[in-house]
Amino acid sequence: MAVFTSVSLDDVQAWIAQFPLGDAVALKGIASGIENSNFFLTTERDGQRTDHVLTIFENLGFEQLPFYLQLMRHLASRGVLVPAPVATHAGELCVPLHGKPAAIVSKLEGSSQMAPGPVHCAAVGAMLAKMHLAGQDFPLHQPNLRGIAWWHEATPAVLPHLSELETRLLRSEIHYQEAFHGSDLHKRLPHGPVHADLFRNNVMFDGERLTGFFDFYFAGCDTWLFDVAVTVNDWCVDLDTGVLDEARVRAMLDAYHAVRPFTADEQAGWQCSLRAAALRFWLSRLYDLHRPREAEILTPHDPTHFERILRERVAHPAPRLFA
Ligand SMILES: Nc1ncnc2c1ncn2[C@@H]1O[C@H](COP(=O)(O)OP(=O)(O)O)[C@@H](O)[C@H]1O
Ligand SMILES: N[C@@H](CCOP(=O)(O)O)C(=O)O
Repeated sequence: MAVFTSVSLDDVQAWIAQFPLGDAVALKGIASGIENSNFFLTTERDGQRTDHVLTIFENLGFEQLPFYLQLMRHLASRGVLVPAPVATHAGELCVPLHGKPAAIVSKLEGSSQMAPGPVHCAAVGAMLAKMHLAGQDFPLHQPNLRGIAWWHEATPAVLPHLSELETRLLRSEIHYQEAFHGSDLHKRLPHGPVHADLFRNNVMFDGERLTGFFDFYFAGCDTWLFDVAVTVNDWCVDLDTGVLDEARVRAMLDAYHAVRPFTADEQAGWQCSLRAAALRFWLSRLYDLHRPREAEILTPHDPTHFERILRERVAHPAPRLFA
């Protein structure tokens, strides 16, 4: 990644005065992530140092940010482990920095578990179900901005770069997903605010203790099942083959089901949702690869990983959601 916008400690000194955080004493760019510019920010007030994360939003506008930041605040207030946004003295969660929207959120303890076992998957599944339930009374609405409407926009942009085999897969999957998204079954699936990008690198663990979900900047309203599918497709796969690991899948789905039982409709839409979740990231990775943006450091994610996962989900029946 990526620090797309350079910021110095000097820049932050004056800016931080609008937050009830005291002085900025350290600032360090974070060299991972692909959407925003992120920094670890340490502040000091009354001799006490506190760590935060400062995010400058590169692609999201002021009008979109209340959804994400208020959602994090809503979830945090209901005991879901997510970073809490810090409000300014004026009560704003998002204010300009170098002309772009910026926010400060609490820093989660721990680090990402990039080689998860069933115990980690169970913790993620249970917290995901808790998050879906806690989001039910969230009053703001925003569609999933990387949902089917975006797939229709992105497809013509990437098609000229694809081989014949890839083109055939992309066209046929879009066609299949149009039918699924237009079906009565899809309308009956429980929905609400979803994270929509709950990959291994967006969850913190301290050993086996989950300390939080973060990076809510792809969140939107979609089916809860889509969120589960995104999560399973990342946490429960063999990274070389895209094949699902039965022990991790079972641990995640059983833990989720124990908190928020899946419905029969969700069972019926499960394989379609796993395919949708694979398509979503294949397409966005193709889009990012072929239409790169400027950044100080930028390593695009490999699209072929999700092409492989999509082919796997098309070829093999999905594991049962529940017994
Ligand atoms: N609230 C947080 N607490 C701790 N670390 C964080 C937090 N938010 C972001 N980070 C760190 O910053 C990195 C990049 O953040 P991320 O949100 O994934 O970036 P992007 O939005 O650009 O994809 C993460 O991998 C993590 O190490
Ligand atoms: N998880 C997505 C890309 C989004 O990047 P993130 O660092 O914000 O999670 C992918 O792997 O394609």
